[in-house]
Amino acid sequence: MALLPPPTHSLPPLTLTSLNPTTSLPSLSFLPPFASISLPSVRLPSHHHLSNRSLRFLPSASSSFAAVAAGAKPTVIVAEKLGEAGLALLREFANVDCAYDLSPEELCAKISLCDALIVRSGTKVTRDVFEASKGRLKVVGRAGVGIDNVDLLAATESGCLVVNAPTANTIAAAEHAIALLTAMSRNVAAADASLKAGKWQRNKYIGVSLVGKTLAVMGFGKVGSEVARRAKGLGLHVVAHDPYAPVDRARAVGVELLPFDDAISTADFISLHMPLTPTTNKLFNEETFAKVKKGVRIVNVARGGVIDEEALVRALDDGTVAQAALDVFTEEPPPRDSRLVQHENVTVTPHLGASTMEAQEGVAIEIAQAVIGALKGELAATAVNAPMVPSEVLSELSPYVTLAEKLGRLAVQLVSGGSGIKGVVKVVYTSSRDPDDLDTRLLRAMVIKGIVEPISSVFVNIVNADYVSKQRGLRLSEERIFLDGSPEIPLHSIQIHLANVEARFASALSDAGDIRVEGRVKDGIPRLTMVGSLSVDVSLEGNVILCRQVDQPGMIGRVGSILGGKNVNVSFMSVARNAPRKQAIMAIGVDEEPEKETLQMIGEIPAIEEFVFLKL
Ligand SMILES: NC(=O)c1ccc[n+]([C@@H]2O[C@H](COP(=O)([O-])OP(=O)(O)OC[C@H]3O[C@@H](n4cnc5c(N)ncnc54)[C@H](O)[C@@H]3O)[C@@H](O)[C@H]2O)c1
Ligand SMILES: O=C(O)[C@H](O)COP(=O)(O)O
Repeated sequence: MALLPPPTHSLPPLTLTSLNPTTSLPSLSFLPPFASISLPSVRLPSHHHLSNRSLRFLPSASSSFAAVAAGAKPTVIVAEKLGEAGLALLREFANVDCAYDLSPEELCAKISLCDALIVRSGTKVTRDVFEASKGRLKVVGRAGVGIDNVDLLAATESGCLVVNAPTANTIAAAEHAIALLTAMSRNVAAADASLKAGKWQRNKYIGVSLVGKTLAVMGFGKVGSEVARRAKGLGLHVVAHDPYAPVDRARAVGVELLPFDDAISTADFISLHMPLTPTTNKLFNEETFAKVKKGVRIVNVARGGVIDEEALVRALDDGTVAQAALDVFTEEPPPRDSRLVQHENVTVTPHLGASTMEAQEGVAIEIAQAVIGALKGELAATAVNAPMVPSEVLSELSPYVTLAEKLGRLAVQLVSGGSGIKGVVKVVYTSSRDPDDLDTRLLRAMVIKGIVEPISSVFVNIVNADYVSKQRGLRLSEERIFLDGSPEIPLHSIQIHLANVEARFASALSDAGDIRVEGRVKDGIPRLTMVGSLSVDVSLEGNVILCRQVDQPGMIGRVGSILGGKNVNVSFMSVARNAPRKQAIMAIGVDEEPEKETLQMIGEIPAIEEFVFLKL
């Protein structure tokens, strides 16, 4: 797939009022086909047609879209230095603009011409950037772990996927923490500077030994656990604090997980390895330093903001903290006159944790693959602001994903013009699976997509679905009904109920007065199986005409010949009735969209009480 540089189409806003039997939805070709998801591990029956529309997850919440044209390449802006191997991968797929050291204003000026942006920790991807992109930016790739420099809320609101490269620099960061730990405890940096200044100060730079001392690893994730492993090799006794770390992982490394206060009060050395979040912001402050063992030594290779730097300076001044070794700072680069950086008991490096040749090549490849995958429409395994759906789950859910969107599209088109969706949208899943084995986030997102897209200019994807539904005041509830049966099949049916709405096809109302549609997947094909309280069996492909009629001979022939006469190909017909010669619902699948007068001719058949044309 490829993207044309400038946005070309604006989807005309469509209100519910325009949804009447003679006004069709805007042509789907108006919507950018971005990319169809590529499902390497998905095996579907050969007759199953994956709908491009259903599987497009790529973001753009704007009404203007960059259209995709065969042959054109997407544009990726790389705002910070990235390893060559990653750049080479990107260049095979996209136009790559390496624009380092841009000011915030310059970045905002360029961003509306880019489909993806790749940054490291030095670029702030703010709300202004997303707003300036005007919906064109679909992916932000963070070539590293920490995403505290990306405004995730703004990204999500604009339907922009954020991916990171969480694994390739783990070892580099852990090695740097160990380097700082040992360099600090033996005064390597200060002694080096002193000798280069012509001094020979052997007594001044007497260090402390590590062996037998206690190290508290704060944050026992990827980097923290690698630091722990290495520190044990140096003869340190290692404890850790991490409210979310699995006990098994700590046990496997031979580390005891302790409550926060216990960890910091028993440690001779503290090494920080947690992310910067609202909870960890200035976690190490005046109050915390009051609880540490006097003369503790602190290493920070995580994020500067985790420490209240002014409180640390005071703790260093009064000897509460004997030494600190810091790779990261609240403000980067820190001010030249920073008391912390200049403190004689502080060893500093300019955010070098991830800066090894090996890590940078690895990170560049990891992020290039993630960004390319995301631009192709794949659900990224390292998505930060979208649910990560494992490929095996995606594989088995893909026909249900199509079903969920089509049911949503169908349900909203059954709402009478102008009344809108005021009440709750209830999605009912019938399944024989344990709820823990059925991840419905993707299905919910597709129901929202189906409900919102036909009546708005918003492009919905898995990133922004929940946000969009909240914005539009949709109250979506999910219910699961357990059905005795084989858990091999993930779902038996999906029902959508729209409450407090008027129907433009009265037969779509259930006994409870909700618009109700139900669908199932049969042989890999999504089918409509219930409208209101009447069973039907209609393949959810192409377009559908639903008619309520008095059951009598010849109806199928009459409708069929009207359509045939107008060269509209009928793909199927299904009739459901509650009793012979009473009321029946006829569902007719048509490949083409019938003209207004063709639909009128059907509506004028005397036995037809009501009918509706639905575009799927
Ligand atoms: N200096 C560098 O160049 C460099 C390089 C890589 C990573 N980092 C930083 O190191 C940190 C860790 O990276 P990682 O890859 O190990 O991430 P990770 O997600 O694997 O691990 C972070 C751990 O912190 C834990 N955590 C969250 N809140 C916590 C809290 N309040 N108290 C204690 N633990 C908490 C999490 O449960 C998780 O286990 C991040 O801040 C990352 O940005 C810095
Ligand atoms: O979070 C990270 O991955 C590190 O802090 C590395 O940041 P960098 O990519 O700016 O070196």
